[in-house]
Amino acid sequence: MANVLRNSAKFGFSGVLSQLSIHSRHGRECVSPCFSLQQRNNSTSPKIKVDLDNSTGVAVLRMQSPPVNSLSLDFLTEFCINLEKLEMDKSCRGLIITSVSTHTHTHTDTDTVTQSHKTMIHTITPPVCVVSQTLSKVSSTGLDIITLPVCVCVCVCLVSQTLSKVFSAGLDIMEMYGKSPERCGEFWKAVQEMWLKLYGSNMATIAAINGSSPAGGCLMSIGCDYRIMADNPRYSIGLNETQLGIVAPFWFKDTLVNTVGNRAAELSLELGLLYSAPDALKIGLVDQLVPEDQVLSTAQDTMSKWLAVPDHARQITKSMMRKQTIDKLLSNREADITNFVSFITKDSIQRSLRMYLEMLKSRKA
Ligand SMILES: CC/C=C\C/C=C\C/C=C\CCC/C=C/C(=O)SCCNC(=O)CCNC(=O)[C@H](O)C(C)(C)COP(=O)(O)OP(=O)(O)OC[C@H]1O[C@@H](n2cnc3c(N)ncnc32)[C@H](O)[C@@H]1OP(=O)(O)O
Repeated sequence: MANVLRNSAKFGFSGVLSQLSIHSRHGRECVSPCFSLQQRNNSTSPKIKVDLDNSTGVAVLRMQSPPVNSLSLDFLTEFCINLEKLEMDKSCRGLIITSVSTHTHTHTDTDTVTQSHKTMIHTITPPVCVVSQTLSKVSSTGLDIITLPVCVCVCVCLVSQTLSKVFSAGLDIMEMYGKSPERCGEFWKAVQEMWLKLYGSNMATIAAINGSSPAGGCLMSIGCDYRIMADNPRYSIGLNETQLGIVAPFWFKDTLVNTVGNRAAELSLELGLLYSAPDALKIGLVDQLVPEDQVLSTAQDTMSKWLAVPDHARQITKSMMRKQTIDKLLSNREADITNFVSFITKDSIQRSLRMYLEMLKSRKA
């Protein structure tokens, strides 16, 4: 243990995990070589926006993947890359995770259309630049050369998409439904990676839960050090997997037990309970409720208290609290993937997922 603590002081929490598990892809070794320490961490990518305030050392990671911030393979990959970049950045000490309630997506498109379609395109978007030209084209027979008037249209359009009031709807069910075993395995590895990176982060982490947070969304929240939830009767949070006919794996369960204790976790998991914000506060699933418009500012105020504690002391303590739980998955990763794949691809489980998806759609209708 003394060794672990010495290493922790030297390498930080993630570093210790890397040291302990050389074969694991978790930790600094798996950083893509294209991310250097010099790289700035203010990035906007399609599904996630990160803003690092260099004066406070606090980054805000906003999930912006409509309609419900579900955790697809792409989303998880992007999430992990962002987390790794922040972890590597010495100036970043704290991370707040939240959801944007609305976002405007700037979309640049280049299209080639025949003259007859030109009017239609113009009515859809205001093109920034329209270049008309003549294009020589081989006909379908391959014998005749025909010339078509074409319009090369470079359009910049603003597409506004609204996220419903969710923090995250959890794992993307479409990643688990009708997919090949290989793809399911790849997906599950990304889910593991997200949790390992977040639960083992050296940064102080706060979930600013400004919407519903079922299943994987709840896992992401309890992977943080502290949770602040909007006091809105429409929002709920919990590990509701059994309601879908699926089972939360041991490391979801362990994280919940570490958060709310054994008895509350037992009730919560077996019944697949989704808690209202006040009930979540009562069992300790979240730490604080605030009016919706104060979720982020409260997270920022709270973060300054966490950052008032010397980093090394906080990190070593966090490591002591979480290491055993993390090591359990690290030493069983492959078996956990195999287990997930064989479970999720069963006909009976696929049927349950289909029924759940239908229920989601019918609820809407
Ligand atoms: C022996 C075995 C031992 C061990 C087990 C081994 C391995 C483990 C095996 C499995 C573990 C899996 C763990 C799974 C974790 C998960 O996270 S599963 C996902 C659970 N999520 C949910 O249940 C949430 C479902 N969604 C909702 O309740 C609501 O959508 C919402 C409250 C989040 C938001 O409500 P609304 O604002 O009303 O939005 P809509 O319901 O209309 O949704 C809009 C749109 O989005 C689609 N959608 C919603 N959630 C998801 C999702 N999670 N994934 C994919 N798609 C989702 C919804 O269908 C709508 O689609 P359209 O109708 O617009 O096409």
